Amino acid sequence: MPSKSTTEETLSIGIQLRDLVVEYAPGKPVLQNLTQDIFSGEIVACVGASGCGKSTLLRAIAKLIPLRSGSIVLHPNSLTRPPNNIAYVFQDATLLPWRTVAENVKLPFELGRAASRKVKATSASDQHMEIKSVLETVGLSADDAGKFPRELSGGMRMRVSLARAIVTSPSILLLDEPFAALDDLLRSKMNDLVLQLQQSGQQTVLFVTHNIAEAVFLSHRVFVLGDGKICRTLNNPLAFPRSPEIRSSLEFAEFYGRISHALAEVSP
Ligand SMILES: Nc1ncnc2c1ncn2[C@@H]1O[C@H](COP(=O)(O)OP(=O)(O)OP(=O)(O)O)[C@@H](O)[C@H]1O
Repeated sequence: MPSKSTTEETLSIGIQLRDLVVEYAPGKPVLQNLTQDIFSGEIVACVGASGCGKSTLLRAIAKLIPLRSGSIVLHPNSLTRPPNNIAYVFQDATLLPWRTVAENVKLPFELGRAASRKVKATSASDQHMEIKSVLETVGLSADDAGKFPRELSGGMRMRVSLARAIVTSPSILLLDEPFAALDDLLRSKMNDLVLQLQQSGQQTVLFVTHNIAEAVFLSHRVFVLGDGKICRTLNNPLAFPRSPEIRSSLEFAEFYGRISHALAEVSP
């Protein structure tokens, strides 16, 4: 589980989902009475058949679509964290083509997310330092900061997208298959990066993936979606910190098999 010394009773909740119903067309719910707690600092992988509602769940948490009924409460038992401190990374990098890398990463400050929990970057020069530091974190150079998206590779664009998401130190990070278009090597580098970020920032991370190995490597728990609900929650037995070598361990293969089995059971 997320923190080193806590037991389940003392874990605080990062995202509280209660009886969620979401529908795009009246009477045809995509999510049906979905109830779940996600703990602060937890990394949860969300898997399920195509079209089962994984992205819809993330969009609902990010308030990009309305709920038909039910409730979503962030940090319900915390007095200190801002309630709307969420970042969302889409499958495509979604960068603004007319802005440089640094200007893209600056966007959350301009949109007012600078009030988030850890960012003290109020002045322009502080923001500049935050942007420089976050670009370094995702492995981009000072030279890259002045480039336009068209001058970057696909992997570099995803790094910028991730940098933009984390620049204001969100307490909740939603990742919707962000690495699906990357080759295996880059994907595994990005996975390492997400782990590093989460371990240093203790964000609550909910990510959608079709890649079972990614779910095993990154998660504390795996949610298997089907029928508009979370049909199975699987606790990941792999200890943290995780090194790339863990991918060839027996434990890894066993958990991979359990997820595959659960997916086969709930998929139509
Ligand atoms: N904007 C929309 N308008 C109408 N229907 C939608 C919309 N977005 C998604 N849907 C429908 O809602 C259902 C769930 O879609 P969603 O994108 O959440 O699935 P998913 O599990 O993320 O799929 P995938 O793994 O293929 O990305 C699908 O039947 C889809 O067609």
